[in-house]
Amino acid sequence: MSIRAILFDLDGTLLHTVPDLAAAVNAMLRDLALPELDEATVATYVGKGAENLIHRSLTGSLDGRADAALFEKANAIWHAHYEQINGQHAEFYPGVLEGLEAFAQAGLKLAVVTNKPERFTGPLLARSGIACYFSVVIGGDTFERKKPDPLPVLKACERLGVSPSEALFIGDSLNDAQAARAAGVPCWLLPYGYNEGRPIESTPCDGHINTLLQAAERVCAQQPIQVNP
Ligand SMILES: O=C(O)COP(=O)(O)O
Ligand SMILES: [Mg+2]
Repeated sequence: MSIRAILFDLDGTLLHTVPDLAAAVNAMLRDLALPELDEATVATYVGKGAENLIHRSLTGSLDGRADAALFEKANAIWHAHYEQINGQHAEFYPGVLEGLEAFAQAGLKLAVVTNKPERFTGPLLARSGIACYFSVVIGGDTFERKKPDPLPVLKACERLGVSPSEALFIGDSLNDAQAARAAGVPCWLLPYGYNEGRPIESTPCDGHINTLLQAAERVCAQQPIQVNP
């Protein structure tokens, strides 16, 4: 079966977004008169969506849950700050633009499947100038469950009009690999993103690549590319 579609994670895969996410977290913590966090710590809190990022930042723990009243207040503050900051400091990883262009030139259908809330995903893709590559964009709150649940991956395939076995997921975390594989989509992982503090080498997946360009070269070399109608 030839690959007809590539599904991409966003944070830690296409864009280094931790500088924005951490700036919004620290602006929130300052407003709440709580101690700030360094970027490396915030990076380990990214992966299971905005609500988890806020709970983790408030409690200083990956599994922490803040008190409901504090969370509600912090959530509104963080969203207001991130709305302003989103995209200001985010940077492409090496090979991303070249890789997207190569996949597009090969006629593959491209989608983003992120845990970032929808209201921030579209604007970030637009601000960074890559929105045009994706015919489907799914955020962490587009459906009732997000990665590592397979639902958003299955919905992306459905919306692209491909079966899971005709798709490949490219991501940076266990959340991506679990979601993709449970949906029947193979997953390749990149080494540079955010994996909630876990080593990427020992994360179960179907392949490791160093850059998106390398992934594109590998897909194009291995597969008879089928140009989409
Ligand atoms: O919003 C997050 O926590 C992570 O987003 P991602 O799924 O694009 O890595
Ligand atoms: Mg990610």
